[in-house]
Amino acid sequence: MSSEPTIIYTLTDEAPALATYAFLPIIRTFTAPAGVRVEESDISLAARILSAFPEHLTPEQRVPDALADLGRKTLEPDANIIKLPNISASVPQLLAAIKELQAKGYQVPNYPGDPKTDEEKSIKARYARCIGSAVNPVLREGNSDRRAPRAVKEYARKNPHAMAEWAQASRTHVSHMRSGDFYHGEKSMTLDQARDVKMELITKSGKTLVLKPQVALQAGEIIDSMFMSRKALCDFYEQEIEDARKSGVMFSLHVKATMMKVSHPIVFGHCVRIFYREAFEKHAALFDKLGVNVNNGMVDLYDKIATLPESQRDEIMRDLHACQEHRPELAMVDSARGITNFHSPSDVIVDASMPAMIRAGGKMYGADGRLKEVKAVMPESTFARIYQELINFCKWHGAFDPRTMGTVPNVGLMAQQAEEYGSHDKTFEIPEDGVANITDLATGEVLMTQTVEEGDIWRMCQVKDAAIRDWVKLAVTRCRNSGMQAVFWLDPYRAHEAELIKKVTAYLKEHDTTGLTIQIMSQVRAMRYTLERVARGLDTIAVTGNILRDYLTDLFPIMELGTSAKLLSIVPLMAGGGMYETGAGGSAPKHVQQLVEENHLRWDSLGEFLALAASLEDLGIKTGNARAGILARTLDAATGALLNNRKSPSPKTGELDNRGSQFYLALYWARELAAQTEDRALAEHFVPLAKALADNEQAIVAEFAAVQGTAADIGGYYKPDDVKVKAVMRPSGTLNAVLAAAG
Ligand SMILES: NC(=O)C1=CN([C@@H]2O[C@H](COP(=O)(O)OP(=O)(O)OC[C@H]3O[C@@H](n4cnc5c(N)ncnc54)[C@H](OP(=O)(O)O)[C@@H]3O)[C@@H](O)[C@H]2O)C=CC1
Ligand SMILES: O=C(O)CCC(=O)C(=O)O
Ligand SMILES: [Mg+2]
Repeated sequence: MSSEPTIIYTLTDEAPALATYAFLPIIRTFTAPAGVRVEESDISLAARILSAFPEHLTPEQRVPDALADLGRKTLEPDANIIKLPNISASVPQLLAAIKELQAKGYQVPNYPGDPKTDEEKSIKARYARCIGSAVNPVLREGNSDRRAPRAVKEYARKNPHAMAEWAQASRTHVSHMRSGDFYHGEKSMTLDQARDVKMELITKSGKTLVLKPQVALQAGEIIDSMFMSRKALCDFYEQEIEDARKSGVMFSLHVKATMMKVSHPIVFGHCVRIFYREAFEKHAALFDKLGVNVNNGMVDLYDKIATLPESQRDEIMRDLHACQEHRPELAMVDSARGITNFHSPSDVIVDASMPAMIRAGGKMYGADGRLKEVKAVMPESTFARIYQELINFCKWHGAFDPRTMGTVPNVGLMAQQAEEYGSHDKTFEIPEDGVANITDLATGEVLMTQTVEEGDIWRMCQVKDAAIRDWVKLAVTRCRNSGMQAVFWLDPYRAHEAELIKKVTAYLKEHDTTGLTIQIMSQVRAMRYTLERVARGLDTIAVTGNILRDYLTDLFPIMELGTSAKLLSIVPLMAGGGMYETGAGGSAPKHVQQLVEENHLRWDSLGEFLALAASLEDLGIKTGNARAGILARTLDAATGALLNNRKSPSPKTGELDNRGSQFYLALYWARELAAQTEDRALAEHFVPLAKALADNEQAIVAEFAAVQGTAADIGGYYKPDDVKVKAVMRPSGTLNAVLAAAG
């Protein structure tokens, strides 16, 4: 790797990956005069799959394990990474990606859903590392600092997005389990010393099944043992489905099958099977034979029955429809295409889906395309309760007003695979009734025990002491730098958080907190307290664990700014480097659909602009490169101009889109650089570029407008064709020539 100051820019998936094709040439044009290199790192789903199966590929097709390399980089003090959102793949997405790669001549193996041989088991294990939240836990070697920059918040205040009204009589509500979920019966402890432990099940019949042979734990680490009872979960679903039917509200299920990639697909699957109970009972043997697994959504069932004779298929479809007759209406993901909430577990992801529902006045779309009140089912009570508290508040207070509401930044615990991020290889569906133990390998001491039944989901989470210490420090720093109050959202009645509270209380004493207001409150109280302040225009930092980091950094920005894509999202890496994420949103699959059908990309790259400025600022400070600092300051000013001149992308085809918006960013950035007086040579360098961009504004914008309205061919979805995407994302010959001349 070069010793020049270097920014690593990730290549990911879907809309952000498309936007990158247009943005990288702009970035390089601007950073070259400062001697800043921009390296690419392809961590897309397709690249991760290819890197997992080198022996199935020709030498030319092989790709390095960029994610592992990048993971190592995060542990080096000079790491400076710009991380765009990537697909955390569900199984249906993985299957589609495999199919596309195979069709393109990459002989990666088929996904063995139900592996029998050792080889199949090994293939499945390798694919398991590609699915779900496979990237973020590896790269997030620091805690999370997400906030709305002042200019963005001010813009939202002056240009408020639409918020639907909340009726006090709304019947929309959240339903969660009252017992038998992970919250109830959770056990937690802080390690007195470093220990190696195993996770084992002692069955009622006397067998010992070692589920995880070894987990190395550090002194001071917090570990938890918790389980979700299948019986309690299924009873809960029965009751809630029936309750929705009786009360006439739609039924919707909100899980996060990507981040909780082992537990939540199972939780999802039970709901689907119960909803369609009679059909699943009647066709049990056939579904078994076909290997139907609705943990992967109804799409799995539709795919598997597609090969059956038509009459048999019709019978199944009729039986499924018959179930719907006595079930509540299902919330839709895409009413026009008949895609329900049960289609695929990655279609409804709680962090984005609940705020969208709340912003819509507590409504989701029904099959007839109308917005209706809904029962939002989130089985785990641990965090579901915050949404009910929010709904209560909205019903009483009415919708929030983006013109006046306060802001809620977040400091989130996630470093070193904290909490749920580290649980993937420690989550198990219990095969037989018994006792689930976490046992010290050296002494045989049972550290924690749970009595479980077949089908229960048992898991262990960990949080390292150093990660907690760093999180507390980050919270105090943010509190001091922003002048805002901070609240740790921690529930003393939850075993894990009771342990965290002890550490937080101790580590807060390590800092000078004079004049700061830092409180600890259980989640529901913290939500109420924060909302009371939000409504009065007051700002409050939410200091939370990993799940609430995820949930709240979509929730508040969506209400405050209309989208979480406009957040500044920084991960100060514990080893000294920095990772700059681009907003808190995902990879916006719907945007790709619009691009392919109408050649309009509504993706807003504001998150990339904010991240790049933060990355350059950090690079400037750490390498003493003054020009990087100037680039950062001028970029921030350009971003402000972009907002004020309303040059963000429009969702409507025919209007300015991502590409046009990036052009304006380049224009404003070049102007700012040409006008600054700190570095005259740098200013002179940018004068001709600023002039060329300004002189050609009309021609460039017209070239961007001309391509819209007809289909665009990008030659693939998970692995689009490089040349084709370049052509689609860089359609302005004039802009391309101006950038080339400046380089
Ligand atoms: N950091 C990461 O790597 C993350 C990855 N993901 C992954 O992203 C995928 C999609 O997740 P999903 O839950 O649908 O959430 P998304 O955030 O991708 O999409 C929800 C909606 O948010 C809006 N949105 C998000 N980003 C932007 C942007 N930059 N510009 C304009 N609008 C934006 C879009 O609204 P509209 O349609 O109205 O334009 C979009 O449809 C999944 O594969 C998920 O795993 C999710 C979160 C974080
Ligand atoms: O890691 C993931 O799968 C998604 C993370 C996410 O949604 C977030 O960081 O906000
Ligand atoms: Mg999120």
